[in-house]
Amino acid sequence: MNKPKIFFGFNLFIFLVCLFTLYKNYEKSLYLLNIELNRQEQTNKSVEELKKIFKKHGTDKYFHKYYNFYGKFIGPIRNEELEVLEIGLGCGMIYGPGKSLLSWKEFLPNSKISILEYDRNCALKFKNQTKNLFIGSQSDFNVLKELEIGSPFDIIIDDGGHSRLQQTRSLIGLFPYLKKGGIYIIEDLYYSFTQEANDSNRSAFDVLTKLLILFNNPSFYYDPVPNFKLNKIDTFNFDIEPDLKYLYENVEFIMFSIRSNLKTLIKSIGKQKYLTFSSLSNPEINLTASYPSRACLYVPGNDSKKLSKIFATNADCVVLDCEDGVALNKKSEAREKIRNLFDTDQRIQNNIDGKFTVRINPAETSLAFEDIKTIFTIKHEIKDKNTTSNLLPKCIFIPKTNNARQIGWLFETLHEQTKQFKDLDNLNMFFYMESAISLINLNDIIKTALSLSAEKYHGRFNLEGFVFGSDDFCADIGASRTKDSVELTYARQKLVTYCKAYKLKAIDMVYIDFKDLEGLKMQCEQGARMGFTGKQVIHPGQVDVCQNAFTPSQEKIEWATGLVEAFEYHQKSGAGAFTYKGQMIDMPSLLQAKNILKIIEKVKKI
Ligand SMILES: CC(=O)SCCNC(=O)CCNC(=O)[C@H](O)C(C)(C)COP(=O)(O)OP(=O)(O)OC[C@H]1O[C@@H](n2cnc3c(N)ncnc32)[C@H](O)[C@@H]1OP(=O)(O)O
Ligand SMILES: CC(=O)C(=O)O
Repeated sequence: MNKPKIFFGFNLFIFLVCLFTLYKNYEKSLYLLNIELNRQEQTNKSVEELKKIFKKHGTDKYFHKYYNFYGKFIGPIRNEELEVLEIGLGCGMIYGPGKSLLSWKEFLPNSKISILEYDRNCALKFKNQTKNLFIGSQSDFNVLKELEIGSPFDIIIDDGGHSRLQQTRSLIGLFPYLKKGGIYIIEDLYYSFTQEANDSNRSAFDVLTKLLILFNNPSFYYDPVPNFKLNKIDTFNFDIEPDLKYLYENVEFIMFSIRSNLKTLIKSIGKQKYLTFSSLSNPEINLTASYPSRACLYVPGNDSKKLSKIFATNADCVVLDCEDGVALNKKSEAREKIRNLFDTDQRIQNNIDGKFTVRINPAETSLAFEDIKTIFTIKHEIKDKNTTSNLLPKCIFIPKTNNARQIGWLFETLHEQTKQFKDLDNLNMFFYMESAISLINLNDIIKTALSLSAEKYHGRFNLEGFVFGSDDFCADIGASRTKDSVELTYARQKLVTYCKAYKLKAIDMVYIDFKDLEGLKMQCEQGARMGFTGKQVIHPGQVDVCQNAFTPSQEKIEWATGLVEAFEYHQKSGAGAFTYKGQMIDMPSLLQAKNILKIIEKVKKI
């Protein structure tokens, strides 16, 4: 035999085997890729469909954006014959009962839905629409035992009273009735952190966290919130309590869906429960809104010429004004013109998030009522087009907020005017601090807004920040304005401190001498150093100066980037404090550096 020929033949054989294996692997990868793409397509389809269904029936699951979660996890099995149990018909809800039941019947056409509801009279109205109707308290173990008749369930959804006791007892009492491989969902876990939910010293959130820790396996943890991580789990060490043992042995996967609206959640926690939370989480959860507010340019709503300029400005935020920039006899003209812009201008419709906002008149006045009624209205006839528009501003500025009562009025009025308008699921708000009493009541105003929004209006209204109405404030306290604004130092510092404590934006005062750009620059830089997020401006010529001052400089960005890297390096080597560019650095410096990088990231996106 000729040796080179054998050698060549052998090599050819190996080559062909490799080629074949490669081809097979390629085929397999393509096959897997196809499955993945199909799955993703299915999930996206389910999410979209469920979104429409939730919206159509008007359940608050729509406002909480739970379609993302349900669509992903239940979407793939939606046509199967499932046994579903939901706790709570929504009997006390503003939107009326039965909305989620109707949604499930539509989204899960082959499933059987059972309900556990506390309110007998309300529950009985839905008897014919459920497979099993259980009446009683979700925190009563005797009642929970009765549910064995309907079990095992493929899916159990706790959308009941949301208190700590209710969520924990239902979880412990009903989990045994869940089919192997079934899904147990607790909605609105954030409610555990509110004052009213404090009817037990342990929350479902604590139970789930404890389980996660016991599993000691990060793969049990799915978290949709960026930067939100459990701290080192293996430092915890405790025994399993008897009632958690069943859960521990049977839970396969835990997903925290605490994020109905994370901003609302964290803000509603305020200081009360934050410790519990921060012991579990990374301290820098990103809470600031996803767009910057460096320059907020006022444009009088009745002034057509100025209104025609709003698309040319690069200001982060345009405030279409109905208040002080508009004369009393022009108020209705301003409202109509603003409404008309939202009805007709494609550019406003394409750029709706955060940029084009409206300042109404002060809460509890008939002017404000008319502003809301006209501008935040459900349907508007579009003249000459025989059609209607449903577009609403996504952000509202409310001046002269002096006390918590006004906030109640504002939310109620907005809610009443827009309640059938399902698109309004997250209206951002800026309040104004412009009087001595407003400064004194700041904490109360913020807490009222956060808790009303979270608990009564299900995150529909989102307090985004405060604006300092310096001219009105000066008039109120009898101060005279000076160039360096020394008379306003206390008010500015207090406002910034309160805003930052609640992770809100703080917008600094106006510089009315609009031709003096040097003076403006100085005041902007002063505000930025104090911690303000941005500033009000009245003239397009002020925008660039202002936005530059509130954009971190290249030098600052380099400092922050280097600091974050150095911090990570020193953390790994076990050093808490270290020296960076001649300064002592520890956690607060790191957070400042990260703030700078976050602003830059947001500015780059616009
Ligand atoms: C304390 C508070 O409450 S502040 C909020 C309430 N105040 C306001 O809303 C005032 C807003 N600002 C304004 O109305 C104006 O800037 C004024 C009255 C101060 C000055 O206006 P003008 O005298 O027209 O200024 P000027 O001639 O420099 O304007 C230059 C151009 O910019 C336009 N312009 C001026 N201000 C604005 C504005 N805020 N928005 C859009 N365009 C504007 C003008 O229409 C003008 O356009 P043109 O060149 O096509 O003629
Ligand atoms: C902005 C405002 O209203 C003020 O400075 O008083």
